[in-house]
Amino acid sequence: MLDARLHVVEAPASPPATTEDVRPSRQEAEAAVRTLIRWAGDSPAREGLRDTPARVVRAYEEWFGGYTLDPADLLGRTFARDGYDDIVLLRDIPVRSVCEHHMAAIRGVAHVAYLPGERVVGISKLARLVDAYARRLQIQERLTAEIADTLANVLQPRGVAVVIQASHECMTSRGVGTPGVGMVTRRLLGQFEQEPYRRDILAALSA
Ligand SMILES: Nc1nc2c(ncn2[C@@H]2O[C@H](COP(=O)(O)OP(=O)(O)OP(=O)(O)O)[C@@H](O)[C@H]2O)c(=O)[nH]1
Ligand SMILES: [Zn+2]
Repeated sequence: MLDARLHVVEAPASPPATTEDVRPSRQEAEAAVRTLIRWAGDSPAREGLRDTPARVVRAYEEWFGGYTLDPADLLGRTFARDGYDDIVLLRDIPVRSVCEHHMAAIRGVAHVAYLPGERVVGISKLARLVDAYARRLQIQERLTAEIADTLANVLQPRGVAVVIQASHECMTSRGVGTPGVGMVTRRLLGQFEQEPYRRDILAALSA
């Protein structure tokens, strides 16, 4: 089991604090898109753009669908590990997120590993966990930490490792303008912080 000090409990999504934060209606969201189209210099009345606000709002429902999910719930169904007691690693899970500073795309991959305690989880749930946190406004550091902490808290494994490699469109297509630059973040918990598993997991992750 992980050391109790590692059990950082993170609230998945903050509830609205003031009326300012109450979710706007679909009509209000579409009006905001029309405003942005005008700000960009085009006309929302133009034929090709007439349905765009509704499309954008539907797309936002997909891109930000993580706010309607409880990531811990995704790990609810577990299985006996049946004598297996070594690393479980799911590599190259697609990361499609949105940076909270510019609302620009973050694209990359996550590698998620754990060292089973009593139970194992269906491997698709690791990809679902990544997606549930990715489909929110994020910075890569918090995305990495939230995935690792939730896996540690809910599954109670002996160790957790999460590595994310991603590129940020706010750096590649604007601002400093540096295509090809990747950001790497990682969180190692429990026995992955110590030898011999630290060496093993770092080797597995870089393979
Ligand atoms: N640490 C971290 N920074 C990020 C992430 N995504 C974007 N950023 C950075 O967030 C910073 C925001 O900086 P600001 O100076 O407030 O914004 P800006 O004027 O648009 O900055 P530039 O991008 O440098 O043009 C930028 O340096 C981005 O590169 C992330 O996931 N983690
Ligand atoms: Zn950004």
